Amino acid sequence: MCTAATYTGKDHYFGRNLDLELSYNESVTVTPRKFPLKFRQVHDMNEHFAIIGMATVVDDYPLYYDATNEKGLSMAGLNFPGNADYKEPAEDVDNVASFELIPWILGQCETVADVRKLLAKINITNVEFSEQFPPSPLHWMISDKNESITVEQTKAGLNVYDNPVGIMTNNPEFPFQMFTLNNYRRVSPKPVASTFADGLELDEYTRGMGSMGLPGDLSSNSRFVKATFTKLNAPKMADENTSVSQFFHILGSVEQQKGCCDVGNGKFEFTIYSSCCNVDRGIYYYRTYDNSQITAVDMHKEDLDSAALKSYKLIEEQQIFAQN
Ligand SMILES: C[C@H](CCC(=O)NCCS(=O)(=O)O)[C@H]1CC[C@H]2[C@@H]3[C@H](O)C[C@@H]4C[C@H](O)CC[C@]4(C)[C@H]3C[C@H](O)[C@]12C
Repeated sequence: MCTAATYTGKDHYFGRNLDLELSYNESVTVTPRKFPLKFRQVHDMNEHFAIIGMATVVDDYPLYYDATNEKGLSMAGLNFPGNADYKEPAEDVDNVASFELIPWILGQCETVADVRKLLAKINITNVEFSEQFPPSPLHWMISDKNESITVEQTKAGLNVYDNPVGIMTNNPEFPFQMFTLNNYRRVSPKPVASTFADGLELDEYTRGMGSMGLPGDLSSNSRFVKATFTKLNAPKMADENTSVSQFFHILGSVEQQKGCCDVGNGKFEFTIYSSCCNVDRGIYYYRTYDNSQITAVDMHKEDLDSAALKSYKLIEEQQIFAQN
């Protein structure tokens, strides 16, 4: 399971939790403008926008999980098993393989409006990166500083949904996720008056009773509801550190602790990393399951006109500051 989010504080932020039982040796990877991006069926890009994000680099190709380009456009791929339907390459469309979608879009679009135009002629194909890396069943959240969309290719075709809440998780399809928010319309961050029954006195014996009924389990719809509530009620922080901190707390509201989601063979799904990219400044912050310290990689400290990928291995060991 995974959760992606946007947030506006001092600047604009985009990030995700990656929840899984195994890692694919991911690293924070910068793709500079002149790194030749090769595509299987659409045209190659020898020059494009620079990109920073989390990727598995295989044979010098960045297989991005989530990323932001130098214009602040961001994108994350999340699991969509049983629903994602990639097609055979077809005539008269842009045939983009699922693993190519992030570089194809972030390489050339500045805004969600640009993305909508590009998506109108895209067919997401079932072409595999390699035998070892077959297509993963994904859907995507794509955001600029003003709006987000959810992109899902199912048996019915390619669907592009407005995402007014800037949150995405996994199954089921996005319209259903949005519909279920109706079930929580009484939930509030404020104290609520009792409406249980006339004439029965009920005590407000604790703070937080307005949010009673919010789900706390790890299923994708419950995470969608909880993360949406947390994000939409988050105050707008005034500086960078408190904004980044608030962003990680939004993701923290749906993080997965080892032990709570048993996937068999003694393995558990857990939050491998959480990311928060300041999309205005191209700074990619992350935390890992064992390292609660926030680490940052700034794309603008790299030579963005170079032609070589630059990857930073994740710092995964806990950093404890001994105060005495
Ligand atoms: C599994 C990951 C998503 C996490 C998630 O949503 N888990 C939910 C589990 S569940 O449904 O709720 O059960 C996805 C996100 C990005 C994916 C990776 C990226 O797409 C990059 C490459 C793409 C290759 O085709 C496959 C390997 C891969 C390296 C992918 C492996 C895996 O599918 C990743 C890591």
